[in-house]
Amino acid sequence: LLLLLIPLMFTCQTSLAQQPAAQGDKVSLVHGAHRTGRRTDAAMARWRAYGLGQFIHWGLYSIPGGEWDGKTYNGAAEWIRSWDGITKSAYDSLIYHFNPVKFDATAWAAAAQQMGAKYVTITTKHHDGFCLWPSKYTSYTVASSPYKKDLIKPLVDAYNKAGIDVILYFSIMDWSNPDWRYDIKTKDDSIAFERFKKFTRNQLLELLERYPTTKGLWFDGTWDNAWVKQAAFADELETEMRKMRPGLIIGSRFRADENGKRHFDTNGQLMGDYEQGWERKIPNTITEVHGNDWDCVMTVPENQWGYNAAWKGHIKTTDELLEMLAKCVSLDGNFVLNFGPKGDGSIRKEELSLAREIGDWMAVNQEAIYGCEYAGLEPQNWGYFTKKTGTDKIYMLVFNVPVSGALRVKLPVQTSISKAYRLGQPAQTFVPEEIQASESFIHLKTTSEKHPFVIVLETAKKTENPKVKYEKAK
Ligand SMILES: C[C@@H]1O/C(=N\OC(=O)Nc2ccccc2)[C@@H](O)[C@H](O)[C@@H]1O
Repeated sequence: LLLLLIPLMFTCQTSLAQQPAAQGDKVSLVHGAHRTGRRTDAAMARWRAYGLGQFIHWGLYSIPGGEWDGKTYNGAAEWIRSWDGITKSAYDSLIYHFNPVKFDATAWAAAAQQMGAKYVTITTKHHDGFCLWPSKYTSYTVASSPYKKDLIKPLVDAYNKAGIDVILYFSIMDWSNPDWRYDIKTKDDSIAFERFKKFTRNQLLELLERYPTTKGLWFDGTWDNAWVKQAAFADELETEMRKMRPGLIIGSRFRADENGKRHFDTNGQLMGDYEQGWERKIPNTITEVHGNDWDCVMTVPENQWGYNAAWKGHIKTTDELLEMLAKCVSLDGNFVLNFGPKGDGSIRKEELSLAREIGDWMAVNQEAIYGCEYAGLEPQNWGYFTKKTGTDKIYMLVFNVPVSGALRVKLPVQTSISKAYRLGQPAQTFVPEEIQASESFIHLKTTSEKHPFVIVLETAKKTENPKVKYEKAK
């Protein structure tokens, strides 16, 4: 019987590692999470309030756009160098053709501002190792390309000028660096990887020095064994970077604990300031979020981050993307939509029109997104609730109008709706029909809405019926 149980034990252990460990069975860790619960400082509160962000994947891979020698690469376009349909030297020679003459940081920032993005995460270096800034530590940078000039500084300046914060994406995995390893098997591997660790630290401190207004680092390419084995180094480096930039925001994808656990340490505690596991997926319930901050990074096609000429498969519509945004904010997360500019520095028309349509919706409804959080109400089929942080103001983001036109709302006991109106059209008010204690219907005037809309509920605690005080008989 014991032999039968052994595989179960391991299976059970693996699944538990992804969840916060049950109380009591905590192990002592040196390089696990250094904080439980959310950060409470102003820099993190600012990040938490963003709601909507823009991701930009841009680099040498943007030139081929998922195609090479007339063949189509079926993987993600930014991974084309890993394809056996392309020789590595041919890919690496793309550096001599990188000349984004149509790059216009101000125009990119204006499009992001109109969309309503409050932050942008930009690839400074993806897995191929090509640096969009003139790094001192490698020649595989924009400085060696026909374009020559730093691309990150104009982007940081233009986005900041547009009131948009900047977070720098950095891939630890670097295919261009001969010292990088998938794993460390030999003494030579170990010697090489020590050089690679020094190179990585140098580049990260260089980025923090060159771009002092940036708010965080979005790490990627950290899943391979060689890096997973660097718990102490990565932990110390994270501490050093945080000292260099107080308030710096680093997610859960940067480092592993000394047992190789990533995102959540051996005790199930989140490492880093927010969870970075929600890539192209969104939690369905608040329990999946474990009380952490998190972001969902999302592609418009199924799984294409860098520019992909084919633009094939399911391309998400504006309303689909707005619903993802609403769902993320309703569950205490940020939604970060990816754009893949072309190798010439232009942004494809499909992405620009999505940005504009999202922006048109945000212009009317941004109050239900920015500075909002999980409302703590029972989810309803018609859409999502958000709540303005620090207030009792509830927003109903309606995506699925029921044929009855009746939107059910269950409020906490002793809470009543003092006002209900259409966001952007305060004259369009609703008189809730209370069907039982703390449960009401908001009856729509029409069920023919064709796009998502928001209803504002101003709520108040029901005052206790004041005990009637009887005057003593005179
Ligand atoms: C944002 C994306 O991030 C990546 N990879 O992400 C992950 O590995 N995601 C992941 C893996 C396991 C669990 C959860 C997320 C990259 O390879 C890809 O090119 C893109 O830059």
